[in-house]
Amino acid sequence: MQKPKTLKPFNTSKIKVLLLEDVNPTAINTFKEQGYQVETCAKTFVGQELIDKLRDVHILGIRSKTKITKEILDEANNLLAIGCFCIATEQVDLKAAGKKGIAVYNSPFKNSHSVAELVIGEIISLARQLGDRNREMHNGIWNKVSRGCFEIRGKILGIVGYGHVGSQLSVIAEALGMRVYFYDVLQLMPLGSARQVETLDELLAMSDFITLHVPELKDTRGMIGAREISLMKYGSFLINNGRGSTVQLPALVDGLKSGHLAGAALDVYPKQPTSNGPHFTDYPDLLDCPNVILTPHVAGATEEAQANIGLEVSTSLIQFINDGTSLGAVNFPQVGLRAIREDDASTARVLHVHQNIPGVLRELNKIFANHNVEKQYSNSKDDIAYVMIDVANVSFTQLQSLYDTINSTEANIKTRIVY
Ligand SMILES: NC(=O)c1ccc[n+]([C@@H]2O[C@H](COP(=O)([O-])OP(=O)(O)OC[C@H]3O[C@@H](n4cnc5c(N)ncnc54)[C@H](O)[C@@H]3O)[C@@H](O)[C@H]2O)c1
Ligand SMILES: O=C(O)[C@H](O)COP(=O)(O)O
Repeated sequence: MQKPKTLKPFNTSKIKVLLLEDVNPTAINTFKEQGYQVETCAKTFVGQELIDKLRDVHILGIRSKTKITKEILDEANNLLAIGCFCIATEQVDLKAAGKKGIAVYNSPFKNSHSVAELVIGEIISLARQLGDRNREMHNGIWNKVSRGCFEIRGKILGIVGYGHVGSQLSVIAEALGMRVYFYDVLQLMPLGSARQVETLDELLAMSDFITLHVPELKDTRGMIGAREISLMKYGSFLINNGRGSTVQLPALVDGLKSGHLAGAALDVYPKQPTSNGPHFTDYPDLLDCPNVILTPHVAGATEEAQANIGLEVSTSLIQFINDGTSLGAVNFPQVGLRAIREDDASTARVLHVHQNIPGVLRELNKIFANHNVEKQYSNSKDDIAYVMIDVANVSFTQLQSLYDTINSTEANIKTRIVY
């Protein structure tokens, strides 16, 4: 069987990758194996500093902290793709990226199991007041109590958002003897003996533990406030490992201080520091609430999750850069063509992102009229369209002419050639 040809970029020098926020070494190694030049940094950047960092960069790798706005993208003229080495993509202006021909990738579920395991740890820790006992012991205080401490067996776990994390958690919680109910805006198949309820209010009123696994959306911002907390069972617990904006923290503090809630575990906050260090100073009221476990956005931060995410996202980015394949990109028309074979030495692939307006393919077909187009695939998403064209028996000079002509078309957003 013929092997696929390793394609090289026609109009791009060495591919430069910038990885922020401590992206896992699996990604660094995968990029280096391709001969890409990789720069890494554990922290993130904002504003002008980020713009300066991005000047020559072709691939940017971030996690959930780095905000990529339209203003940043407008200055990043060499950027071809962004990898979110996490689930979240809301930190990137996806529409603005698409309009500049920049494909954005993420890892939709490689850290879901890590989050689910942490929630189980938190449920048991809250039920047994482990955070408080641990803090007391570190302060030399022996406080042996059983009042207010419970087994989780037979208790009701209410999951808000039954997606990748929520459904995974459902299975593990049932195996530990919990009874699982969930609320989701979609009608979803319950796993095991879990049951879906019709309203959030119903779930809040029946559950011993409420755990939040919804993304940041207009409808989920501030979703849990004073009203919702008052609907929760007296002595129940609230857990949030989703997004910080979902819970109104002053209302949570009131619920905890009044004793209505028996405890809470939070991994995410409305405002989060951009680097490690003594920066968690925005929520002093939370610190002296009883039975509260606070973690610094680490629910998905395990060796396994980060290694798998590193591999998955870097592989998608490399496919996009080397072959043009956009399958899996979250903001881009999905396009993929079978590989050019090793013996098709003089075949090149034209990758053309353009405005989604009438007449573009007609114009392109005119440009390619005297060439042997082997295969062609076009797709569109909202305002942008992406066409991949394999052209056979094409010389270097002809490639230059094709590149210049396509680049000067009115609808052109970004054109690359690999050969
Ligand atoms: N703390 C962490 O480290 C960490 C790690 C992973 C994921 N997360 C966050 O957890 C959240 C969930 O992740 P996931 O992978 O399960 O996402 P997902 O997209 O697979 O599932 C989310 C679910 O929420 C549902 N939903 C959306 N709006 C809703 C609403 N208003 N009410 C009820 N349900 C609603 C969706 O229908 C979907 O089923 C995401 O925001 C993600 O970013 C945090
Ligand atoms: O979106 C995610 O996957 C989680 O919030 C984890 O984000 P992080 O990789 O920035 O910790």
